[in-house]
Amino acid sequence: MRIGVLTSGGDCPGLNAVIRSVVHRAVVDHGDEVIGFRDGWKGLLECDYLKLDLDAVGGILARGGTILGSSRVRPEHLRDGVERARGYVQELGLDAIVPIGGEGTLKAARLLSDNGLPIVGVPKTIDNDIAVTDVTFGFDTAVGVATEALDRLKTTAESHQRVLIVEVMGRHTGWIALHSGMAAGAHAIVVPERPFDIDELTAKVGARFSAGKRFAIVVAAEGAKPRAGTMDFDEGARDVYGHERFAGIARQLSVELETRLGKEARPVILGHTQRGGTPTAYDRVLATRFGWHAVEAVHRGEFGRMTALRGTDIVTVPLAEAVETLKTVPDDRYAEAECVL
Ligand SMILES: Nc1ncnc2c1ncn2[C@@H]1O[C@H](COP(=O)(O)OP(=O)(O)OP(=O)(O)O)[C@@H](O)[C@H]1O
Ligand SMILES: O=P(O)(O)OC[C@H]1O[C@](O)(CO)[C@@H](O)[C@@H]1O
Ligand SMILES: [Mg+2]
Repeated sequence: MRIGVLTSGGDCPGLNAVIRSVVHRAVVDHGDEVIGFRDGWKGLLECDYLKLDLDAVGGILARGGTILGSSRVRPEHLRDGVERARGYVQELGLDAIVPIGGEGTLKAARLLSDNGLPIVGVPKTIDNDIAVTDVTFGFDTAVGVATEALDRLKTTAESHQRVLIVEVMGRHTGWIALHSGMAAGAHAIVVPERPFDIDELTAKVGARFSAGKRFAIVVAAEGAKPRAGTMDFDEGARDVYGHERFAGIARQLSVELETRLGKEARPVILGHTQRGGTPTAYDRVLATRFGWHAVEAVHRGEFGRMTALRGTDIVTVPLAEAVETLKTVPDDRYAEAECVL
């Protein structure tokens, strides 16, 4: 068989582990040929690819990023390119395409699949917000990076009697904020799923100082927002791909909390450090298993599906289900964290 792989959307620790695993399973065990499209869907639409053999994937398991490159392409450009993509798939003699990406990539995968292209998707995202898989690779690494940063920030915040508002990734969901905040013992966590009440947040942080504590750490997911009408808030704008360009929750909260509490409050934005660098062992293993199972799904002709973790098993689920809803932080999970803030 001939299989084309691509990585699309924001990069994520573990992408290289999937690529490596696909090549090993396909080339060594099945005698397949594998090619990699450069820079996501752009590579497919421009027929820009390289051959992936064992040499090409040597030494990449622990490397962050993606050896194939990634990009964002306007969805309408992709919709207009379906026939072109089909032409290249035929020209290259591809039996399957394995796109590795987040919800946007999986929507594009579904579109191509609905148009008859043979697709087996692999979910990735540090945000862990893909509904049909228990976990996505990249999340464990991102939570580890954020937790280490929070541990470090606690000591400097205490020395300077500051409130530090630490902004972590998570446009639509607060999984990284919840887990890193729990792991590091933060004092407040705000997530997109639960618009916060600024009076309650101020009271919570203020109570710490009243109790004699000399610092506070607030973890804020980048997509968190105040309850409507409770605080002046700049929501930002949208970029050309339709993604929200946030105006900075940490910056805005630091101004508000400093004014209300009379304590020095500073924003810290962890940004892309959460996404860069080497994946944890957990993410390497999950990514490797996804790659292996994607190749098996291709050989079984299970197209229009993607790999998913269910308990300890890897299964495949329809792409249509995968893109229906996002996995948000449920109230009971937030309550478990709130109890120890
Ligand atoms: N609704 C859609 N229909 C068709 N194609 C889409 C759609 N949404 C996204 N895409 C395509 O998939 C690409 C990747 O989507 P996006 O930029 O949202 O990244 P992602 O895969 O969701 O990863 P991330 O988690 O980083 O957002 C887009 O650049 C676009 O080409
Ligand atoms: O800066 P970029 O590459 O546009 O992507 C940022 C977004 O991608 C993610 O890392 C993954 O979805 C989000 O957490 C973040 O908001
Ligand atoms: Mg996306």
